[in-house]
Amino acid sequence: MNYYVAGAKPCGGFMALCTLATANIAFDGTINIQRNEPNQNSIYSMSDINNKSSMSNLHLPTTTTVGQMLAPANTAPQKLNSGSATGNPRNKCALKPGHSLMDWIRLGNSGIDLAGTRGRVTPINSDELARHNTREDAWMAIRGKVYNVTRYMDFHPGGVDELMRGVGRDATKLFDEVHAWVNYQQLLVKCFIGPLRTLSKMSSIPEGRTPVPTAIFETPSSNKPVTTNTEIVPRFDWIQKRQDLTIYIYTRQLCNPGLLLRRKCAKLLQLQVQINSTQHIFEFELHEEVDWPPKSVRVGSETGKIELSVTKVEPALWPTYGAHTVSKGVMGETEDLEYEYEVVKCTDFNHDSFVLCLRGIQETLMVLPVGYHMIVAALINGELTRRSYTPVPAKFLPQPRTDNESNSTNLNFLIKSYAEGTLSKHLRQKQIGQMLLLSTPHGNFHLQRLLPHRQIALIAAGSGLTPMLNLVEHLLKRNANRIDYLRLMYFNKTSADIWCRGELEQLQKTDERFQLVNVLSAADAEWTGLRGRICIELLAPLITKNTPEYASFVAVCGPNAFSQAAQDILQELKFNLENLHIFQG
Ligand code: HEM
Repeated sequence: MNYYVAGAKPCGGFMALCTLATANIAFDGTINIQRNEPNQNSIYSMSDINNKSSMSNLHLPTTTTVGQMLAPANTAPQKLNSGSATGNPRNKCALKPGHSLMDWIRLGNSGIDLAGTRGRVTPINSDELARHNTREDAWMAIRGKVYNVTRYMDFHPGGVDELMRGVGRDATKLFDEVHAWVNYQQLLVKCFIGPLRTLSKMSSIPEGRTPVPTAIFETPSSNKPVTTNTEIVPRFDWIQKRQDLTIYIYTRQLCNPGLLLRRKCAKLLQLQVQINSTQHIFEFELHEEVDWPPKSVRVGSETGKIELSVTKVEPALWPTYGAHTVSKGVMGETEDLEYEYEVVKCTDFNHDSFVLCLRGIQETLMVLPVGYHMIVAALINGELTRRSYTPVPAKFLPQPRTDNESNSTNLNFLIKSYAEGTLSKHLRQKQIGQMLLLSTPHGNFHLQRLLPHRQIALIAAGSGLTPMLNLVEHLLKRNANRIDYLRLMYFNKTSADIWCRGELEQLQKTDERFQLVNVLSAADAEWTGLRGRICIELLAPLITKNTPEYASFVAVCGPNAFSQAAQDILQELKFNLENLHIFQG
């Protein structure tokens, strides 16, 4: 897969650590960076290119004048912002020659004892940590592990002074505030000294798992939700090739943006970026016309980066992207059922449920934040009937059969037909091409709350599985504070009611961190799994520390009575309800 050099940077350095990249200069003056592993976070940028330190990471030919190569993009108007992956106005530092990421990897592989411990792992208490707080002797704790960062100083893309801010102490919060996605575990693997001893006991470590000190889950500071009071101001950047234009909007890591895109006419694009209940509206008047639908749209719930590529009607390098304005709005409390969607597919999924695939018309498309739902409405007997649904990732659904169905900008819903459900019955009868009304995304789920948690349980009943599927997808991909265990407890009546069983079982086989636990209340004699309804015995393992079943965060979705029962049981088990999210729709 090719990624194109863009006008602002995401997490260039550390992604290069995981996937070696080579850059080829294309005839149209852009740089294609070919990677051996596709990753949506791994697009390099003009600011990377203009930054000598990142240049060395990218292995660009040293004779190439990057400024000239990217001349058309550089002639952009003043308001073009080179941005920062951190959403932070500070720039990365130019590193001294011989201090690129590759040089750091080489040093790590050289056999030099970067930790200065001769391979011995020693628990460190905070007094000891505090004594190593100088440029020449610098230790730092992140998520319960102490690292010797002395040798990393000159390799740190943020500079020595920045790194020194975290030295001699637990720098978890500071690190997360700046760049929680940076894979420090890999970067500092040779600098590990030992666990930070804040509590006396360590968790027992199941075979094949990374050791995680119990302190990670017990230290109140790391268990608190990561919240920032500062307002998120999305930044804009762009890059072009002769054939297409790519627009980037940078929000903030884990701020879980949603996107509503409209092409108002061939030269006018509107991007509404939803962050919690605020909408940031970017109106673009492009230099020339572009096609619809867009070539690609990506919304990174973890990176907070939105990337939109549109195809130019007439291939040419433009002197500028055009112009844009930004305004802000607050999402209304009302059900803004203003988006018309047409049915692309409506087929049975199992004995009482179906898949409804919808596509925006009027040149509109929407990407929901993880954990959000939307309202679907239809006119039935002269009355607008509505219900909340959460679209599910296509990978959990049967393979699409036509190009129309496989379009990545479609919204796919899994819907249960209730005998008394007027809307679900009505929706099941929908034919291809018929219209429905959709709202903007709604929800109160904050993805950042999950960041400190590496053992998470999702408890769903019936169609309450749908938001969990998005969470499963997000959490297993999460780079910042990678998940150790993700357990999905899925309650149904019979085995025929279990949604996406094959896909979830497959996921369990391919990712050992994920565990699916089906519980049936009316199972037939052949069922060998768990039986019963939600009860204290079934949830008790979640609060038993030092087991894979333990969860420091729980999300619940199901009928109201189910969610209430889950909450009551967790409360009885003395689970900290601050670490519980109940999806309501
Ligand atoms: C805790 C103290 C630290 C502070 C205050 C800090 C600060 C910064 C700053 C200000 C930047 C520039 C970000 C920007 O462009 O806006 C940066 C970049 C970076 N830092 Fe740190 N840093 C810290 C610790 C670390 C550690 C421990 C590592 C890894 C071992 C690390 C790895 C990186 C990397 C890879 C980048 C480049 C990120 C990118 O390209 O997006 N930093 N840091």
